[in-house]
Amino acid sequence: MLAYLVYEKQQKLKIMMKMQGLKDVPYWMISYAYFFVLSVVYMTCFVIFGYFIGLNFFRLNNYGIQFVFFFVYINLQIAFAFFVASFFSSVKIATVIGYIYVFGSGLLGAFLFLFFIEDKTFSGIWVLVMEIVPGFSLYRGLYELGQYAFAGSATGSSGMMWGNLKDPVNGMCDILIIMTVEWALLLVLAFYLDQMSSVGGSVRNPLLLFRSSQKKHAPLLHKSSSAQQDSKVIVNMEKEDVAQERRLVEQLLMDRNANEAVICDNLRKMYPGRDGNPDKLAVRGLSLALPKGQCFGMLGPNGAGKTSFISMMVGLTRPTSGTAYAHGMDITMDMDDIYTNMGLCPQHDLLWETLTGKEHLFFYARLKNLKGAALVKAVDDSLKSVNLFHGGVGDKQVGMYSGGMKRRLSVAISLIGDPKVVYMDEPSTGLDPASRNNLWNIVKEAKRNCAIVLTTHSMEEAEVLCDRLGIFVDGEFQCIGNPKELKARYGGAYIFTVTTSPEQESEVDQLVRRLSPSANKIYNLSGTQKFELPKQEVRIADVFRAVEMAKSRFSIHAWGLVDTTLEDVFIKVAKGAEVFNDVA
Ligand SMILES: Nc1ncnc2c1ncn2[C@@H]1O[C@H](COP(=O)(O)OP(=O)(O)OP(=O)(O)O)[C@@H](O)[C@H]1O
Repeated sequence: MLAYLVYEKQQKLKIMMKMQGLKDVPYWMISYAYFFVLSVVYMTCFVIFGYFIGLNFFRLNNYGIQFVFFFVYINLQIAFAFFVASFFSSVKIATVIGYIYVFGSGLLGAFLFLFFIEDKTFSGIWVLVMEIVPGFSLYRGLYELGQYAFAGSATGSSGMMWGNLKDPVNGMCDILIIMTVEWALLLVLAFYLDQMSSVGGSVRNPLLLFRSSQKKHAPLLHKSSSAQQDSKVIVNMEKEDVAQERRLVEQLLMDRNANEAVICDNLRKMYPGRDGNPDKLAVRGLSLALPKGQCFGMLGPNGAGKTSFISMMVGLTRPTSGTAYAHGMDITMDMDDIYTNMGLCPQHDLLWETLTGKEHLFFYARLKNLKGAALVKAVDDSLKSVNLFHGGVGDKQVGMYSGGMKRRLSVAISLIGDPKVVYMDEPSTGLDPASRNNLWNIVKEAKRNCAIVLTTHSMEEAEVLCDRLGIFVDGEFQCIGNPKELKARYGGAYIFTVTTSPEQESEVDQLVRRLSPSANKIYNLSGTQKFELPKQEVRIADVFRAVEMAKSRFSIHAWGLVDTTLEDVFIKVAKGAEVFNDVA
């Protein structure tokens, strides 16, 4: 039980289920019922087997007492497993500690606890205190049943009967009370600890635990934006498009009728410094508004803060300050409600290795309230859309899938049940070109009915899928706009690439200076050089002519002239921001 509970936590499957709409109470009830049924079957087999091989322990003691004892113990054990699972995040450690506890409490019970029970000079209070450990209470119960069965078979009478519970030496009544109280207490404590540690939940402050369940989200907003307090300082340093987005967010927050799919209001994420390292500001006051039907792409170098942003939006981590709204629901308050209309394709696939692709989709589709024929159709369509339907691939266990198949399944999961807001963190990572194209078609189709936030390192993907892009460097947007706008704004130059032998590099330099005095060399490696030629200084025909003439003087292996690509824009913006930050 412990390993099972910790596994779902370790593999982030629990938070994934939550993000797809599974509420805490049903999760607990289903898991509890599953463990309970397993334990009851196990205990019943154990008792029946003991009865049929003629053990007096089972035959002579009253069946009702045996039933109550085992019933209470099973429940205590499940509650104890839930409680202990709150303290572990590694299955290996939990399993080792679990085994040490089971064997340790058994051995200590037989060699130490037994001695205290039978030593009549030892304080009964201390024995009761020791029985708080579930392993010892089990041992005490079995001991009492064993003693009565032994006495019954010696005298030819029965074992423990209901009336014997009042016997002064019989500890059964005490342990039944202790176990029942402990069962209830551990359940409450385990639930409470789970809520406290559940970063995705809306509760971090213990005092808010009970309040948050009563609170219903207020439709947006017209409340003063947290951006407003800080924005004046920030705006002065921001690019105009980023500042404009911030102003739009402020306006939307004041507007009662605003119905944007996503509004981020000055989101910040600070990770506390560890091992002597300073605090890390991963997201610095991000403001963004995203209507339905739009796919917004976040481009940024490694470590820019894209995953930190998505983690906040999907409730994996809480913002240090600021907040965001998905269809008017606040990510710091109403995450459980947001999950019912949200889809997520995480950076790393969160899947059960032992379930099939189809079972995953059935499970998540049911969480999105799909039923009957609509459910079967949605699952089949979804499998077909990601090429996992034919050849029975969807019926194979996920453990047998390739990386690309797992990725496609993750995308299918994020889109099942028509969520209103979908977050995709590098969805095409590891896909071959054909699968990637297929994935792009799925995303294009899906964005008609929802808003999509997508992070990617592929400029091609960003250009194909995204209606708007934001280049994100060191925790903040450097620019926001649609791909064409960004290329026009940052790409007022042609990129001229020439490959010669390294000795001819200076010849190429002179050629370029003659063509465009303010050309900028952006790349140089063993004879291959790249220049930016400002568009107002050069004509394409002049470049062709100059290269043809140069070919008669020295050997040009290859050359090319292209308009600025999104990749050039990205490199330029990212480099510019890094230089600025270094200077600052
Ligand atoms: N839990 C954490 N504790 C401390 N620092 C963290 C934590 N998570 C991320 N960071 C730091 O925050 C910064 C942003 O990380 P993040 O993973 O959000 O970047 P990213 O843009 O998603 O990168 P990539 O493209 O490589 O996935 C990085 O410097 C990272 O080291």
